[in-house]
Amino acid sequence: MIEATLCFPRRDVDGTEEVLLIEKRRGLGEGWYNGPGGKLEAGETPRECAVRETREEVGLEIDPADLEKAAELDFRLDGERHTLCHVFRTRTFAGEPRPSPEARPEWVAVEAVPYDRMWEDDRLWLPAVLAGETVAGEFRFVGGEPLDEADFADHALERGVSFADER
Ligand SMILES: CNc1ncnc2c1ncn2[C@@H]1O[C@H](COP(=O)(O)OP(=O)(O)OP(=O)(O)O)[C@@H](O)[C@H]1O
Repeated sequence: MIEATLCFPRRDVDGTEEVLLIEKRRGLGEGWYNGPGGKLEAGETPRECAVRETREEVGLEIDPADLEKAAELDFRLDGERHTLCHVFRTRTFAGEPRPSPEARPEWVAVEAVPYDRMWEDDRLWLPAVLAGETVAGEFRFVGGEPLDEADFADHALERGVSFADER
């Protein structure tokens, strides 16, 4: 099983709530919008991974203590656990987003998140994450590798969870 992260930096511009998304330029989910993120490296905690991936992909510096855990997403492919994704959000970061070979960053209004250009499951959990809730979800895909070409089958979502045992 793969362990991965997503990070959603937030800001308020003259009363408009925005979230930093990336257009993924290569690898899993290429061409789709998502948050900065990626796979855990050996010895890394999810929080450390989210900080590193956000720095590598869009150049923002985040103090790990400023990340708020928002979701745990259990992605299953053909009945097997495929990816466990830890989702964080923060309003505290340093720097300006810049593009990298992996990602093109874009601030978008929370009201205008392009769900039709994202993973099919994102519309089920990201609105709650952007509304400040905590969620745990299980999402089942069928049709074999790669995951981003499999079909989304069904899901279960729990809101108001706590992540007290976080590493
Ligand atoms: C199934 N539904 C899904 N919905 C939303 N997000 C999903 C996802 N499944 C994976 N993700 C995220 O996608 C990124 C993969 O990125 P990443 O590990 O960089 O993949 P990639 O193949 O490019 O790997 P390398 O760059 O070689 O490490 C990573 O943030 C991961 O949390």
